[in-house]
Amino acid sequence: MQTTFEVRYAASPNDVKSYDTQKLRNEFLIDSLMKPNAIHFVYTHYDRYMAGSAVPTNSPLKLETVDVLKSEFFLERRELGIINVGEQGTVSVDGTDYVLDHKEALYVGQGNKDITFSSTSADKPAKFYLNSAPAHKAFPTKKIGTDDVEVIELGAPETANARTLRKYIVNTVVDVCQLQMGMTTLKPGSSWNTMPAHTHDRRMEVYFYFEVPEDQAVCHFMGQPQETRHIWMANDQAVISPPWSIHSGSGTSSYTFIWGMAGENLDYGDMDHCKINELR
Ligand SMILES: O=C[C@H](O)[C@@H](O)CC(=O)C(=O)O
Ligand SMILES: [Zn+2]
Repeated sequence: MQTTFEVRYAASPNDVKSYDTQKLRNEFLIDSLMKPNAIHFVYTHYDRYMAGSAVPTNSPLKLETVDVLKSEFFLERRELGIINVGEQGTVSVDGTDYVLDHKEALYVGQGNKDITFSSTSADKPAKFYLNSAPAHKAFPTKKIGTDDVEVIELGAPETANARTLRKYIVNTVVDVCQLQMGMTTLKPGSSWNTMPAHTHDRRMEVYFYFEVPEDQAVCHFMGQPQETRHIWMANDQAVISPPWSIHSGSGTSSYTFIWGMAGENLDYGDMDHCKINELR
């Protein structure tokens, strides 16, 4: 079973103004994740960030290098963040096994060669969401359990944006080169994530929406703050946010998403907030 990938080039905000629905989706929506018995990545030209998934069923899946990296092994010049959104599974890193339960994470440092993914039960597979960024230094591999994360409560029911944000892979929890990952869960009755919206021209970002009920959807907003567009999204889909774009969504029900980003700095709080009444 080969590790597969697709490439997304970067787009200019002036160009994106003229995109219709299908073109917006082709450039920014990722609807190819969480296929059983496969490892698949989208290689973006935004900070060369990769978003992918590994869903092992009957047999383990091996992370192979892909042609676009021109490297001997996947993590030769990269670091990897993994969050399990499925049932229990194991990630083996150069002979050491890390068991990841639902919503547990693993940071894998640059230089590790032999990475395999397996599920404890083929009928109830693990679903590993993967983000990877170029790395210049080898930091130790570290598991981040649900008790290790930094938790912050944001928003309020009155503004329909009450949510719990969990920081998994940030430099106060684990040593990293440039990767940052975490998870935000909407409280029942609240629908807006990341509102007030923000941009951070220093960093790109990818959102992966899950726990979206089958007959519901999330309307994700992107674009420059005064020139926004929307993309309707389903469960287990991701969306690329260019550095010049807001990234904020409203669901027709509550939902959860994983955010992941890389770029210029490791300051989670580096965001330029937008005034809600000035969005266009
Ligand atoms: O740069 C930070 C990211 O956009 C997210 O962490 C924001 C988020 O999850 C939220 O406000 O709900
Ligand atoms: Zn952001």
